[in-house]
Amino acid sequence: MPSRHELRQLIRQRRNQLSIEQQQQAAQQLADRFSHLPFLPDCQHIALYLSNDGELDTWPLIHALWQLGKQLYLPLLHPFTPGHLIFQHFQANTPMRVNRFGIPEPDWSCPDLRPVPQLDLICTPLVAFDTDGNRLGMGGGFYDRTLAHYPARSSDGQPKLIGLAHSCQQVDALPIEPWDVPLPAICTPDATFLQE
Ligand SMILES: Nc1nc2c(c(=O)[nH]1)N(C=O)[C@@H](CNc1ccc(C(=O)N[C@@H](CCC(=O)O)C(=O)O)cc1)CN2
Ligand SMILES: Nc1ncnc2c1ncn2[C@@H]1O[C@H](COP(=O)(O)OP(=O)(O)OP(=O)(O)O)[C@@H](O)[C@H]1O
Repeated sequence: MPSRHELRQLIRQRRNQLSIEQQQQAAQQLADRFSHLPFLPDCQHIALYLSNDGELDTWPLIHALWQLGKQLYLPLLHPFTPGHLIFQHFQANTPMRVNRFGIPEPDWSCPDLRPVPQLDLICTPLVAFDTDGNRLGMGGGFYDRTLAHYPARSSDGQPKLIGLAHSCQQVDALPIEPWDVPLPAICTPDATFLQE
């Protein structure tokens, strides 16, 4: 099995080779599929992220969810607890800044923060996934640290975490580490993978 480092390089390269047309089509298809998830009507407060490095463009999904009246949140690199994320309310007019990875994030505003337990659904970026719900990220451990102490499902068993990815980010199996937080759901433009 390739190492985590090798897999990251391979899959990041693969998704960066998608054409603009393939990227646009994938983003629209994902927005449509996601909008019809059976548990979406029960989710009002949803964390997303702004795409980077060939990740599936989340903008069509963001607009679709705003249309549905959902409250959206974006991750900020935690200002006091290195390696962790916090989530802040995101609207069309939210003031933004660029973080040290070059990814735009909302300007820190305490009253607009929402603690993880009060989010109904958190969409995570990922580099590679397998159909068992295992996730390999960019290597910062941000999502693994932030989500380590929270249940991945709500009390009625619905997923509270869902990974988003291009179909080409699927691999047969991933080398797993003890701290990796598995995903009860993964959505791609072509399929939704739900764990039992
Ligand atoms: N869109 C998006 N936002 C996200 C994440 C993500 O994976 N995707 N993250 C998920 O955790 C966090 C940021 N994690 C990241 C970790 C590494 C790199 C990155 O590009 N690393 C460069 C080297 C950067 C450097 O010079 O320090 C690289 O690997 O080439 C980007 C984001 C929070 N926000
Ligand atoms: N819950 C945790 N507590 C402490 N350290 C952690 C935790 N989760 C991950 N780490 C550390 O973070 C580093 C990166 O982890 P990993 O390679 O799994 O990141 P990733 O899942 O690819 O990144 P991300 O979650 O940011 O997308 C590892 O060195 C790991 O030890």
